Amino acid sequence: MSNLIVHGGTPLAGRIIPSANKNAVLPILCATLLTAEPVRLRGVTEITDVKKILEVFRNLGSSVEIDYATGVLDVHHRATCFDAAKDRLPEEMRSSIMLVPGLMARFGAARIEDDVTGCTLGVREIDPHVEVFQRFGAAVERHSDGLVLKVDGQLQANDHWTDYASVTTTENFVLCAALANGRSTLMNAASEPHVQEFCAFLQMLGAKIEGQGTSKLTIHGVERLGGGEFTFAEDFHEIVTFLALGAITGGQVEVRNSVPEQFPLIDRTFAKFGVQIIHENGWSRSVTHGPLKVKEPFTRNILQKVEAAPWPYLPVDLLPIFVALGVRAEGSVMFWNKIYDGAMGWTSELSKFGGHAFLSDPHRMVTFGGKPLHAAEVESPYIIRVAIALLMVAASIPGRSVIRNATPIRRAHPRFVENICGLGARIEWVEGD
Ligand SMILES: CC(=O)N[C@H]1[C@@H](OP(=O)(O)OP(=O)(O)OC[C@H]2O[C@@H](n3ccc(=O)[nH]c3=O)[C@H](O)[C@@H]2O)O[C@H](CO)[C@@H](O)[C@@H]1O
Ligand SMILES: C=C(OP(=O)(O)O)C(=O)O
Repeated sequence: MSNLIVHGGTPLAGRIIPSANKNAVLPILCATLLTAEPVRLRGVTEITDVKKILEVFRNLGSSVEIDYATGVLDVHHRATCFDAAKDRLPEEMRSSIMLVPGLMARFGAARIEDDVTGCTLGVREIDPHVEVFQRFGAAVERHSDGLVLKVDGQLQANDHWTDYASVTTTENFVLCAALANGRSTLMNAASEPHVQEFCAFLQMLGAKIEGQGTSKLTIHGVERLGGGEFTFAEDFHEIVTFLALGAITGGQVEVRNSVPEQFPLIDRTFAKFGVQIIHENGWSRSVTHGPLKVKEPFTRNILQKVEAAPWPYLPVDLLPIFVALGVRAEGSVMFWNKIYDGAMGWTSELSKFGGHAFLSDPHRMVTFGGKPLHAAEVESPYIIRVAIALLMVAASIPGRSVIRNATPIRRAHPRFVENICGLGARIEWVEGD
């Protein structure tokens, strides 16, 4: 287990170039399995989830050349082989499930390992995925260590309407449809920026996709996909995180941001905590005017609230970042996680800092911010942005704090601690148990 030692209380200041979004990089890596032509990706991040997928590719015989210093990856699935009885896919990461379509399309067989839940955010169903694979013609067998999927011949185009707008289920549908034998449509499709980026990559390979960014996707299957080059966009999770770190420490952080059009709701959410976000000339910065203070609603007798749900709502993975601001800002805020039923149970860790947060039910938490806080030793659940939120609170408090089990940060954010130290923070990794 890796822990973080944080010597907090220093206002962070400086400029940051964000890296690529893990949730764009991983499905795109999985999508490369659909083509036997060479693919070059620029901006690939050195994170543990990427390393796990590349390891699978190497084990299957694909050619993989990665230079993390430049972020250039050359991948070529030419001599790739897969045996569902012998080969295993990565666990403890959700994206493992997006290797299925490429394997089914090429080898007629794939696996879903027992643990593809990723962060421990609550129930993370696999049924919507299995249903998609079945609609494309897969037969599903339960084995003692996971599911084995088999298809006979080409994937069967179909029309589908999912229960809810799921990011990875949408991506799996598109991956299957890209090489299916006709036109497929998906209603209730997810439209997150990373889903759109993923569709743009597949189009670059020659996939015929219409409607990206909306709730209806139409995909015309093609016989084969080609190769090509693709450069990843900046990760909105990183942009928000560094802006929030500037705000919570009372500093001045500027983050490169070429997609400010994705930010209006995010900016309004920051404003609820008294933080102004300014986008100018390709950069964004957070501005605070004295201590953080929650903006009072005009409606009588309600709490200020932040609601997270599938895009275009506030992205759910950003919720912990705003909870950290809620613990710091004077006033009360209700946080409503409309997606996960197990993502908010870390109020006890906030209370170790002296913070006051109350779990109202599995989906809602109320923060009573502005209380005096003190340095503490806390433990993160296996949730990337909760580890970061605890680090944010610690960075805002003078003294030495410890974030135990901060390892999940390495799943998504390359050089994260180095980047914050570059802004003046005193933080270091230590190995512990
Ligand atoms: C690798 C990847 O891209 N992971 C992201 C992806 O996971 P992932 O694609 O697994 O998330 P889903 O969108 O499928 O949602 C996860 C779970 O939330 C529940 N659910 C979701 C939506 C809804 O309207 N109703 C509902 O009940 C379901 O139990 C579902 O299993 O999207 C999540 C939601 O943005 C993010 O937190 C994850 O970081
Ligand atoms: C929850 C996340 O990832 P995963 O779905 O892989 O657990 C995340 O990126 O915040």
